[in-house]
Amino acid sequence: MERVRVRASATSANLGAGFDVLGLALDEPYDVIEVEPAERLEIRIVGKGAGSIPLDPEKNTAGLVAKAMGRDVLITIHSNIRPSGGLGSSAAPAAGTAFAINELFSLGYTREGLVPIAAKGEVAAAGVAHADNVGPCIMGGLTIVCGDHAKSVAMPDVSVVAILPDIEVSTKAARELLPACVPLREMVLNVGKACMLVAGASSKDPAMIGRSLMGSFNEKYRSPLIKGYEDVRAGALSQGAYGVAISGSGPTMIALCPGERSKHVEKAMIGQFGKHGISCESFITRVGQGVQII
Ligand SMILES: Nc1ncnc2c1ncn2[C@@H]1O[C@H](COP(=O)(O)OP(=O)(O)O)[C@@H](O)[C@H]1O
Ligand SMILES: N[C@@H](CCOP(=O)(O)O)C(=O)O
Repeated sequence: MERVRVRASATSANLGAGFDVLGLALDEPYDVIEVEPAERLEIRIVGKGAGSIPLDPEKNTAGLVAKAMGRDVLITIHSNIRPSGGLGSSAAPAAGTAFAINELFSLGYTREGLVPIAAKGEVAAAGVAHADNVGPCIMGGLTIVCGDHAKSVAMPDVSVVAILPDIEVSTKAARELLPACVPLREMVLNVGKACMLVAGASSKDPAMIGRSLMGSFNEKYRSPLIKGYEDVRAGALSQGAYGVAISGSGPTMIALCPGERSKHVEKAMIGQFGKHGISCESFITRVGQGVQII
């Protein structure tokens, strides 16, 4: 095999209470990652991140993955996910590269086995190897990561409305905001919400999923970074959203809703950010199925 091309999609990590544990694969947007054997490890980037994303393999999430797998390859990243947006822009190249190298050299890893390898790439972006973006990016659906284990749960048919306000929030900075310890009662609440979210997915109950997205540890400490957060959330719920959360470390907000309400929810969320003087990009997508060869 001369070259492998894969599509590696955006992801929405944490899903409220599932900090560093839960993540949702999105269908779009996605990066295209091309990997081919080379004399030395080299990275090329075209698209949204070109010029801002480091090409030094030691500072690039895809480069760290190739080094962890011990392979000299040329990696071309066609970048379509807004960097520092809360949509796993750093994770998609890491996940795609792990999957492509596994295919190119017939290494025999399972999708689950690739997750901890891909997570090593996130050290370049967040300073820690968190797997709640690379996990869903590789596995698809709603993914639960714990240690080196990753399991995917199918989601009911919901629309995902993503609103990207014109605010910059880096994962590294957003992680530094979080306290090292939380009170026992707060931990119990978040574990309960995370469990109910997974229960909602497995019982195909989108309302239960939606309720579990809100009132989390992640929301409490990070929503102050997103001007108008409460109003935007209220706007989405008033138009029929099941629930709203900060996507990853933010500033993107996601709303899960019935397909027929997605345009109404999108318009309400954008309108509320507008009332706070903030412009936004937005898109509507569905739950993704994980990295695919194209
Ligand atoms: N291959 C990569 N793709 C995207 N970002 C990368 C990559 N390698 C390193 N980075 C760095 O990671 C940061 C984006 O990661 P992060 O803050 O986690 O954003 P996101 O919320 O989109 O995941 C950027 O500062 C970028 O320079
Ligand atoms: N659990 C991480 C998830 C970061 O997601 P990203 O899409 O913002 O990179 C965190 O919240 O720090």
